[in-house]
Amino acid sequence: MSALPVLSTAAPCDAPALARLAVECLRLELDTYPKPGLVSRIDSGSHDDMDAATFEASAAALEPHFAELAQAGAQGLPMDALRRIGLDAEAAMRAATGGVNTHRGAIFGLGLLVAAAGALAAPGCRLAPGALGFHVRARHARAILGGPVLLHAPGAQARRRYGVGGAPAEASAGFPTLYRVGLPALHRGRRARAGEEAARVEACLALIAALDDTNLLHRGGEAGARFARAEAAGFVAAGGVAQEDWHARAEALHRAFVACRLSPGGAADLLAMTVFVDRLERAP
Ligand SMILES: CC(C)(COP(=O)(O)OP(=O)(O)OC[C@H]1O[C@@H](n2cnc3c(N)ncnc32)[C@H](O[C@H]2O[C@H](COP(=O)(O)OP(=O)(O)OP(=O)(O)O)[C@@H](O)[C@H]2O)[C@@H]1O)[C@@H](O)C(=O)NCCC(=O)NCCS
Ligand SMILES: Nc1ncnc2[nH]cnc12
Repeated sequence: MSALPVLSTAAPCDAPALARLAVECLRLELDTYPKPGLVSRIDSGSHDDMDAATFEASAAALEPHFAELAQAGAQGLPMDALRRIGLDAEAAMRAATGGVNTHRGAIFGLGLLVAAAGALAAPGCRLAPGALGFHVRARHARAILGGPVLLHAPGAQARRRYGVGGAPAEASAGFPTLYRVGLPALHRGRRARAGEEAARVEACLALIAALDDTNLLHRGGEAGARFARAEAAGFVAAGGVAQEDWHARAEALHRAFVACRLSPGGAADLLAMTVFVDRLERAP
C-alpha cells in the first residue's frame, strides 16, 4: 500500500476562497497599527481624503474582481486579460471610494499574485516557497514591463523623475522585496512573541526601509524618501518589535511621518501581499 502524502495546513485554492483571502489580507493591513503615515483603524495618518471606512469599502468592492483574476489565472489567460480585469477593479475601487485611490497598487500586485495562486494552488497543499513570485515573473514579466504607462499618474511621474522601477519592476522581478525583506521580517516579528499585529508592524517597517516607494517620492521628493527609509531602517536595526518599547517607538515614527505628510503606500501594499504569500506558501 502506498503512503498517502502528508498535507500541511489547508490553504485555499478555489477562486472564491482565494478572493476572500486577498480581501482578508487587505483588511489585516488596515488593522495594523502603528504603520508610519498610513491609514489604519486608529487614524488616517498623512491622509485627509481617506480613512478606514474608505479602505473597507474599497476592499469589499474588490472581492469579485480578485475571484475573476484567480479564475483567469487557472485558465492560463495572458497579461492583456489580467490587465482588463485590473482596470475594471480600479473602476470599482473609484466607485466605492468616491474617486479616491486606496488600492491601485494592491490591485496590481496582489491581483497578479491571486492570478498566480489560481494557476498553481491545489486542494489542501501549501505551495513551494517562492512559487507565486516565480510564476508571475516567468509568465508575465515581459508583458508587465512592456505594458501601457499612465503618463499623468503620480507614480508614473515619480518613476520617470527619480529613475525608480516602482510597482511594475517589483512585480516583473517576481516580488524580490516581498521575498527578501517582507517575509523574513514577518517571521522574525513572530519570533519576538509580541503577537501577529506586531509581526506585521515589523514587516511594514522593514519594507519601508527597503522599497523605492513611488508614493514617498511623489509626496516627499528624494529627501522625504531618504528620511522615511532611514527612520524605518533605524527602528529595525534597534531590534524592531523585539524592543520592549517597540509600540511607543513605532508611534513616534508614525507622528514624524504625519508631520512631513509622508505615506509609504507601496510598502502598505507589499505588507498585504506578504501576508497573502505567507498563507499560501510553505516557509523556506
Ligand atoms: C502598473 C500600474 C499599477 C503602475 O502604476 P503607476 O504608473 O502609478 O506606478 P507605480 O507608482 O510604480 O505603482 C502604482 C502604485 O503601486 C504602489 N507602489 C508604489 N511604489 C511601489 C513599489 N516600489 N513596489 C510596489 N508597489 C508600489 C502604490 O500604491 C499605493 O499607494 C496608493 C495611494 O497613494 P496616495 O499617496 O494616497 O495617493 P495618490 O493618489 O498617488 O496621490 P496623492 O493623494 O498623494 O496626491 C494606492 O494605490 C496604494 O495601493 C503606487 O501608487 C498601473 O499603471 C496599471 O497599469 N494598472 C492597470 C491594471 C493592471 O495592469 N493590472 C494587472 C493585473 S491585476
Ligand atoms: N493603509 C494605507 N494607507 C495609505 N495608503 C495605502 N495604500 C495601501 N494601504 C494604505
